[in-house]
Amino acid sequence: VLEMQLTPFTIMLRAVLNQLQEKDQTRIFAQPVSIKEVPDYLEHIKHPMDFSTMRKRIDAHQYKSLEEFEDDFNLIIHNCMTYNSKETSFYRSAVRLRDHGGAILRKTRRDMERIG
Ligand SMILES: CC(=O)c1c[nH]c2ccccc12
Repeated sequence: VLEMQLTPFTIMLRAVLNQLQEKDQTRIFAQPVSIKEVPDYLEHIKHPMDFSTMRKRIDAHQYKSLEEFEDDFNLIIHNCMTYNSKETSFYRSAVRLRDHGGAILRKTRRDMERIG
């Protein structure tokens, strides 16, 4: 097993990702949207994102700041609210994830400022 370099930043990002993913109870954001299930998805959504991809990026040290991590989280939400119309349960799940996730990220930013 490739043991990743466990820096405090990497440990913190994995903990935040787990907290955010807890807010996706139905796990619609856990994996990439299936192109087999949704053949036209990539015509609408140019930058797909999901929690499993974010986890890979953490382990590959691709996030240099919390802002870059937040950009991918916001992409998950934006893609879902773009592809799915307002009256769908998917759209409502993205709104809930945005609101609950926002509180988690605000607390994370405060903790990072305090720790320095
Ligand atoms: C998150 C999202 O948009 C989706 C998650 N699973 C899906 C299956 C069909 C269409 C869209 C989706």
